[in-house]
Amino acid sequence: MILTAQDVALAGRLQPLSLVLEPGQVIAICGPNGAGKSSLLSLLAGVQAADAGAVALDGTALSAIPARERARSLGYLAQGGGAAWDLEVEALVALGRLPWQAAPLQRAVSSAGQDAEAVEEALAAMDLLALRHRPLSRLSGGERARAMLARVLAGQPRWILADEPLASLDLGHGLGLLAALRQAANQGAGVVLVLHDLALAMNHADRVLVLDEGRLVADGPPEVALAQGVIEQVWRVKAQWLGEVGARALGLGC
Ligand SMILES: Nc1ncnc2c1ncn2[C@@H]1O[C@H](COP(=O)(O)OP(=O)(O)OP(=O)(O)O)[C@@H](O)[C@H]1O
Repeated sequence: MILTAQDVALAGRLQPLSLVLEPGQVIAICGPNGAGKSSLLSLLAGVQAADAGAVALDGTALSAIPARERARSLGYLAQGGGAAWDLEVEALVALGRLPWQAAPLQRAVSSAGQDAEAVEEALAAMDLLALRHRPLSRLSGGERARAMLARVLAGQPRWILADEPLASLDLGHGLGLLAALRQAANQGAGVVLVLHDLALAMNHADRVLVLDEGRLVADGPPEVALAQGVIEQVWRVKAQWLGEVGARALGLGC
């Protein structure tokens, strides 16, 4: 499913921009604070309507896709997102299956077995099997973030759109998440992540979109979109890429 944005804009937040996003890739959105990254992600996820332009899935405007179908296609994790209720981890993650289950006047799209399997896989991917019966209020910040991510993964959406999903994860769980997202992309999903860590974007993304002051200023493979000149211009930091392709580190002030 191709995700497109045609001349989308948000007054005072995002200048008009157009994008064609192909599934099967991990796409990073990078940029300084206030650049418009979360605004763009929320437009792509359809949780916020654009002031101008439209977002479409395979040519159909998001606004024309029924809500449950849209929820099966687009999994969205808001920045620092939390749950309103103090559920147990497993119950929270199972909420990711809601769009697949029977609703008034609508038949289920998946079986109970498929739902259970998807929940199990998501719990395992986020290393939550031992915490499955723990209420959210008795988790650490990073564990809660992993539970919120597992809910999105359990929905097996065609697109995973996550705003700073690595922000509170330790090194091992962060790399575990990146591996799970790469696996989802290899299986045909599209992945869009807001990332502040440019080295993670350089090493793990197939394509990077760089926003600055509400404008798309670079779009391409990481070595192009995150070239040293772009980093200097956008982040106003002198930096140099060190190391081998795939394991690059950013040397600052060089
Ligand atoms: N609900 C809102 N209404 C109006 N302006 C907003 C709203 N939310 C954010 N903004 C403004 O829009 C601009 C872009 O915000 P956005 O949250 O998209 O940036 P961001 O790149 O995700 O930043 P950060 O890295 O700090 O999370 C900022 O100038 C911000 O102050």
